[in-house]
Amino acid sequence: MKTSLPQLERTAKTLAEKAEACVAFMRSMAELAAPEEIAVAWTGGKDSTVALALWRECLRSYAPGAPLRAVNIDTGCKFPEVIALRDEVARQWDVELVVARPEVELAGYPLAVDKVACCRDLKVRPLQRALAENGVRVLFTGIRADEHASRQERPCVERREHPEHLLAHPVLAFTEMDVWAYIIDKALPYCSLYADGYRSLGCMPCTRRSDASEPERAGRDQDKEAKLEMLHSLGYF
Ligand SMILES: Nc1ncnc2c1ncn2[C@@H]1O[C@H](COP(=O)(O)OS(=O)(=O)O)[C@@H](OP(=O)(O)O)[C@H]1O
Repeated sequence: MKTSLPQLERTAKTLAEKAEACVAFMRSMAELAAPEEIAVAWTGGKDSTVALALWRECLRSYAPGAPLRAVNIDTGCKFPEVIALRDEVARQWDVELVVARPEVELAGYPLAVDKVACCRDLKVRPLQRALAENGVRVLFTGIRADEHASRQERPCVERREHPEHLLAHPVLAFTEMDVWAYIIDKALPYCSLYADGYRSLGCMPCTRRSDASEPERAGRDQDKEAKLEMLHSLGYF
């Protein structure tokens, strides 16, 4: 891979400019790997669905016919509504979907007791295995700078190991409102749970409803929220 990495234009102000900057960034990232080596880390949540839609648009213009690849870590405790949305969109958009599952036996597993150990077993290890087995060299995420303090200074692209790959965040500069505006404008599908009081979706044991007076991620387990930086250093998003 080249040594200098592409940058995301961060001066864009309007939503149209931000979307344009995303596509230009993804297009530059795509010069670093073959289209089959590029995937979106896709939960079926709002942010990564926008990233997937933008990558789809990008592929259509620069590599028509190339597979639209996504990696989903199915921890076994995701909301059924999210899984249903994922499978429906994957079918409609012809997504080449890799579903990574934990190796640990969930029956009897101490779910969400030690947040770091749980995320490591259910998410980090399956992610690393899926990337290695599927030859993913560039992974786009739905990470946004404004969703968590630990993500505010996140670079738009990071060199990661185990296996070696580039983790890139095309919607980093989108706000929560930008994401919804983009979804509505482009008539993108979204999970019904957002209309049922959830603003940020994770695994069921670590997610609750939250209302508009709270921060976006108030419904995520706050013990885990405090450990996001540590999880990132362990190889998570
Ligand atoms: N299970 C799974 N499978 C595939 N990709 C995943 C997964 N978990 C996180 N991600 C990627 O990281 C983005 C941010 O997710 P989160 O903020 O929920 O991460 S975290 O679990 O709280 O650390 C997330 O985007 P959104 O879920 O749309 O926000 C994905 O790009």
